[in-house]
Amino acid sequence: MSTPIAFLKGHGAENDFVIVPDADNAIELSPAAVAALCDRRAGIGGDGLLHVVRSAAHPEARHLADEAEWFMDYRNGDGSIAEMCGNGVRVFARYLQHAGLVGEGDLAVATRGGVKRVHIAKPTSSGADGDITVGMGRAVLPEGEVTVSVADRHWPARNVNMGNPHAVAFVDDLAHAGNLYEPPPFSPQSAYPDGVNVEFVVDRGPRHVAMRVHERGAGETRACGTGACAVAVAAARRDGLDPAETGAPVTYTVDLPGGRLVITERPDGEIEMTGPAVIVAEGEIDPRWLASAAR
Ligand SMILES: N[C@@H](CCC[C@H](N)C(=O)O)C(=O)O
Repeated sequence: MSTPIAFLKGHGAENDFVIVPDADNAIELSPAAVAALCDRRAGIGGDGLLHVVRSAAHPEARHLADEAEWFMDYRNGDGSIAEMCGNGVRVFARYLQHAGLVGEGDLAVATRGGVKRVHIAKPTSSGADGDITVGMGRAVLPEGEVTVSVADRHWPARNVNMGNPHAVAFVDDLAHAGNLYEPPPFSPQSAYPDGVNVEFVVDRGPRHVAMRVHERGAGETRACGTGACAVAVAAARRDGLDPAETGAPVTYTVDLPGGRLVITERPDGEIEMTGPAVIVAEGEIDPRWLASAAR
């Protein structure tokens, strides 16, 4: 392809994404092309990439086209594919609003993790963008624990699946997680054949925690939406709170290096995540650069 490719850059709590609008699914984004675009020095830079495609035009989403017009074809920054990205869905919805494709209020977004219901709030009284809430579905908590290690420290971690896999470890100090450039080792090795996102969590107050994360396929990121949901559920169970048993929703505030997310688990198990989403720039990708960078 020799015509320039439009892109935007956006973030949700500083979990940042290259956004490539491609309604008809005409742009081939190989893993190498995604990694080149997400490269922070030689490319645009991002934790991941949001390929914006009409559901009807994508073989993985065609069956969802009646429910959700748009499909979030999400890729990690290393080019790998993930089932779900919570911050990505909010930024994806903000892009649709920014492009005039949807307005405030409710919409549905197709993802590899199913159709997600999204609510775009009205701007605040000062004119700032309103937060965006995503229905993230239910958490699955498989039996068994893993051990996560950093240097000579070891912690038990809770398995939580939010469509994608998470291991949640409660620690005394977030600095003990180290630099998180590389995936923290875990055992048994067989626990996550496809890799895992690892969250380190400390308490900040009642139903209020702070976390750092190593994301599969991206390294340490400033926020992870599915990770914050996994952390909220693991913290609630640790604190003896299960909305399915009490009939009352449970809300946790989760502070991340890049911002704050608010997570509510309802008695039916459905989890809602609320937080910011910002579009910061738009431009054109030189197709000749992309073709050579992706080689
Ligand atoms: N940043 C995301 C999660 C993206 C996918 C993850 N790295 C994986 O491979 O599962 C979020 O906000 O949820």
